[in-house]
Amino acid sequence: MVPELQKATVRIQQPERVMGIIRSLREQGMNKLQVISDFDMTLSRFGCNGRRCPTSHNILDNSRVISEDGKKKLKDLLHYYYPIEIDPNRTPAEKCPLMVEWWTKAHELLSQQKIQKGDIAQIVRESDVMLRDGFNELFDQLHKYNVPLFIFSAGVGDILEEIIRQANVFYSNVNVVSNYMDFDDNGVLMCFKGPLIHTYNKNNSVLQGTEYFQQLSARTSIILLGDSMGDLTMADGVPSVENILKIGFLNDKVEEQRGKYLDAYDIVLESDETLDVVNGILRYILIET
Ligand SMILES: Nc1ccn([C@@H]2O[C@H](COP(=O)(O)O)[C@@H](O)[C@H]2O)c(=O)n1
Ligand SMILES: [Mg+2]
Repeated sequence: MVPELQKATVRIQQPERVMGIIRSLREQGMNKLQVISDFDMTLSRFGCNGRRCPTSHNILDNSRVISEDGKKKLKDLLHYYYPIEIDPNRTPAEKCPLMVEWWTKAHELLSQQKIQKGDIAQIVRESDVMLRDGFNELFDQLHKYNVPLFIFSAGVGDILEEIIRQANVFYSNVNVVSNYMDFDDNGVLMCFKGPLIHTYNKNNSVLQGTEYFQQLSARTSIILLGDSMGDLTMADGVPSVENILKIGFLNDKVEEQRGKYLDAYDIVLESDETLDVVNGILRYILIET
């Protein structure tokens, strides 16, 4: 059915159930389908040749427009809060206030750096960010078959949009909800626009007023792509979901997190830097119908 599911990186707790969902997605066809995806470490790569790739926040944090003192403070925040973000022994409810703290402090620091809107494209160009292998096929196929791609990210919207633009795949079927920068009349960053999106509030609470899901209420088949336990709620605002396939990229602390990921995601991709499995499933659903 989908040869890519035989890859060594693929883990599935309930194969029969998963095959049933994939068959239903195919039966329902492309007119019922939408893809809801996280961005950082899901559409973008986690690592390359043993080195970590940057998140949309890290792209700014590491860039030449941030002072040395600012860089150190942002790195200290990352080292303190990231282990909390991925700690399998704490609940999302416990993590929420700490994530708000992290994002708020980081956004305050970034807002003190007089970042110019006009520098964003060059900052992205100079960064080490990479989209996952196979991104072209994913974006091209969804565009070709008019399947909406909703990117729901707790990263920095201005940065991730620029990444997609520079990759030449920011098509009309792509919609983004994320944290956007607020610039003054001279194009200097003042603050971030609300509501704040962090890893564990990617749900209805921040989607109210975006109208996106209401427009897509007829798209009752969903493929959800994420890399954190917080991404599992990204489709909660869709009014009448009939079939949902949750695919999770398990990038970090694989042994410790495996059990929770297998319980929560239908398909878990362990240390897989490609979109092969997603593309294989889409090929089966879209092209052969
Ligand atoms: N100051 C920060 C805050 C968060 N991150 C990372 O960003 C990712 C969130 O973006 P998604 O597209 O994945 O929703 C998440 O992996 C955080 O670790 C950061 O790097 N710096
Ligand atoms: Mg992510």
